[in-house]
Amino acid sequence: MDDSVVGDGEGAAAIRTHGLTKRFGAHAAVDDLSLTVPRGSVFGFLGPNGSGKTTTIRMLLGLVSPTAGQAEVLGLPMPRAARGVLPRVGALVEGPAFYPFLSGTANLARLDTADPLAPARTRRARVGSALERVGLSHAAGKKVHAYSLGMKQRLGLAAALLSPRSLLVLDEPTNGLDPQGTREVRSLIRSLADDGTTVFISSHLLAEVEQICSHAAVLRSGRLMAQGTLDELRGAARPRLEVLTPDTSEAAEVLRGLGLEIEPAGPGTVVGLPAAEAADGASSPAAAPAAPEAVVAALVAAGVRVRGFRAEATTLEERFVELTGEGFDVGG
Ligand SMILES: Nc1ncnc2c1ncn2[C@@H]1O[C@H](COP(=O)(O)OP(=O)(O)OP(=O)(O)O)[C@@H](O)[C@H]1O
Repeated sequence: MDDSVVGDGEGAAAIRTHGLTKRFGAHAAVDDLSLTVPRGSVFGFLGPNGSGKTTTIRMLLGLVSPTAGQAEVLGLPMPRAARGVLPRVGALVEGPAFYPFLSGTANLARLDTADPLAPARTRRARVGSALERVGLSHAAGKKVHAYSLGMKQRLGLAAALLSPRSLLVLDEPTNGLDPQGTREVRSLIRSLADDGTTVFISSHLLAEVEQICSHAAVLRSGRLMAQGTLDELRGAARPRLEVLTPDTSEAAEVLRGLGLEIEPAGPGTVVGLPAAEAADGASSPAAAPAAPEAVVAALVAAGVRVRGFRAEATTLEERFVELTGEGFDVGG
């Protein structure tokens, strides 16, 4: 196959990985990752610091090679087809490096010059429209050292948008920004997505992913804990049932019989959770848990003395804390 011809397969995912793994010595930074990013989605790649997000992105962009597994970007294998794929992928990976004493326009023109596929004749128009796209036309002639962090980040996005892109890959695009800069960048990402561009965005902020993403995957220590639409992930939130009873072992028996997992709890208390789903989470949710009223009826029918009963739905936030298993940063 000629890799310079991009086989833009109808219905193909924007990104698909299978068993993607990267080891540094004995440590697996990314471990057997199978990810599907649908075209047109705004896909949040969510995980605590050090969970392997940047390493994954670097493999997707052909910047490092995987130890095992495969990655396809826009329907073509990476890194083999990098030459055909990368011109259609805009990336913001490390904080963009600009010349501080050159203007926004001059910086973008320099970057555009470095792109062998970008005709010089149309450079001015390209730079102008990229700046307009990110709302920086008014500051086009200003030197970059006078830009705020948010403006610099938007200039980074403008650089990623100099030529038409099918996919944008953004690594923690709001990291280090103040609230105003964060708002600017998030609203820009939303507007890019409205134009149909697939956006793959890594973040350690649940609130950010909830605000701008249609889909998400949750990574923990290099492993995929769940992926799906935000609604699917919410649907996979597991209600927690708490039974106060002197008959704890009988109650636990009834809950187990209904397919619930028993969680350690204090004396006189039995806590049941619907059984955990497979590691790919929302894409194969477990069977629907029994309704709380059915659980109470079963307890009573079995002769369990119920002194108290509580059913608590877990929020997406609790669900993500549960999946990532650590002090997950949900702010932002
Ligand atoms: N070049 C490298 N050599 C050795 N270990 C590495 C290298 N790059 C990353 N790692 C390790 O791999 C793990 C995942 O790092 P990675 O940067 O991909 O995580 P991340 O989720 O992007 O986190 P952060 O948001 O902090 O960048 C970490 O334990 C990190 O120390």
